[in-house]
Amino acid sequence: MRVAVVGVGLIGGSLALALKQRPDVVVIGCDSNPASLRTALARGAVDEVTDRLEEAVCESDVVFLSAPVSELYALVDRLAELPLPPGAIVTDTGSTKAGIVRAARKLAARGVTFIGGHPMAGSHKSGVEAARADLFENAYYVLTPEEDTPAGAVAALSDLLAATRAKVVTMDPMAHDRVVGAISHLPHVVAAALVNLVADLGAEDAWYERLAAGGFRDLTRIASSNPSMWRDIVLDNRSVLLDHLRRWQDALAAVVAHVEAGDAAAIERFFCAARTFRDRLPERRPGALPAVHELFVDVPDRPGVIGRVATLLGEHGINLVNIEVLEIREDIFGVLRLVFQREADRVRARALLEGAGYTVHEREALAHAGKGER
Ligand SMILES: NC(=O)c1ccc[n+]([C@@H]2O[C@H](COP(=O)([O-])OP(=O)(O)OC[C@H]3O[C@@H](n4cnc5c(N)ncnc54)[C@H](O)[C@@H]3O)[C@@H](O)[C@H]2O)c1
Ligand SMILES: O=C(O)C(=O)C[C@]1(C(=O)O)C=C[C@@H](O)C=C1
Repeated sequence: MRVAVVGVGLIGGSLALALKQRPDVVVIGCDSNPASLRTALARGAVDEVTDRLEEAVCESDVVFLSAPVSELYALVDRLAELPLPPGAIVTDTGSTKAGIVRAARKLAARGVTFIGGHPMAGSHKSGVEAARADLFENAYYVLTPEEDTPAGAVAALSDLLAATRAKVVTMDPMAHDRVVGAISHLPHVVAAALVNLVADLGAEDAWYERLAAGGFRDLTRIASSNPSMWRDIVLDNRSVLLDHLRRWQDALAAVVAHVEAGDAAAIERFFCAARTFRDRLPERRPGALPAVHELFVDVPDRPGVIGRVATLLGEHGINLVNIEVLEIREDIFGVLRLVFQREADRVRARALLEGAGYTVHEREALAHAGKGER
């Protein structure tokens, strides 16, 4: 299989390194910057390089567009004029999805399937020098097919992306932009605004900079991201981001009101709500630890239920690495967290438990766990 990666920077380079682990894939790197291509070759991320788009894509089965968001539109326009192999799949890695998915509809007329893509992992660093084969491991990789996108193409792209060991999921492009606008685009704006505020305060007093410690650094790492990349993202997701920014202003105004009123209970509730949500976020450690293969099972508050679940799995040869009862809330009954050694065990356990009448959840749906009928 021939795969072209157009834009061999942090994301394109990381994809290329992951795909190169498959012996049946030849990766062609294409970049407007010759230095990126030299580094990509030297790092073994690509097999062949070219700075000519037509040369990179004309014989490629799959094309990844991993250039900055503002470049993607022109690249799609150029692809619409080029003779790609019939059945070729074009995807992108841009941080915004609705606009590019709309713009790429023109590719369908050429017999080419476009599937929007966005790996939900990255870094404040740029360039192929910072690329890593395990950058996307355990992260979500969002694909945004449209209603008429052939399911076979989505399956083929998901199969190829298995090399990244990311969790491939599909979403509607506009829903993607709304969610990612809140969890990625808004935080980048907020981090940069906070850093700029502290820089202003510190303009005439070096102590601001000297004392900036853990809290400030934790919150503002992403303010070191590439400014032109974030300019493009903000402009491409402008209307969603404006909605989120207005909500943000309201949220800050509420804090200001609590602080002005000296409302201790409201201030504590504010921190408490944030901690509860933050502590629930799943951890993701690329490369450092194997993925956690876990399931959550609603269990009625009756004696012996933990034993019955463990026995059922044991009788079918499924080993548990860990089992624990989660305290979720007082008003709901118990939830068991089961941890398996292998993904295959987890999948079998899920089918088995559901077959036996248990309600089973993924971590993402944990908020709804334990609310079934007693
Ligand atoms: N950095 C992140 O954390 C992150 C995460 C997920 C997705 N993304 C998205 O992925 C894309 C790439 O981001 P990145 O961080 O890898 O950026 P990067 O700056 O590291 O890499 C971009 C590469 O594209 C090349 N390029 C620019 N215009 C080009 C063109 N017209 N044709 C060919 N090559 C071109 C550049 O020379 C560079 O090598 C962006 O759309 C970004 O929004 C970034
Ligand atoms: O870890 C970081 O530095 C990132 O900013 C990564 C991050 C994010 O906001 O989570 C940034 C942009 C992408 O589109 C996806 C991931």
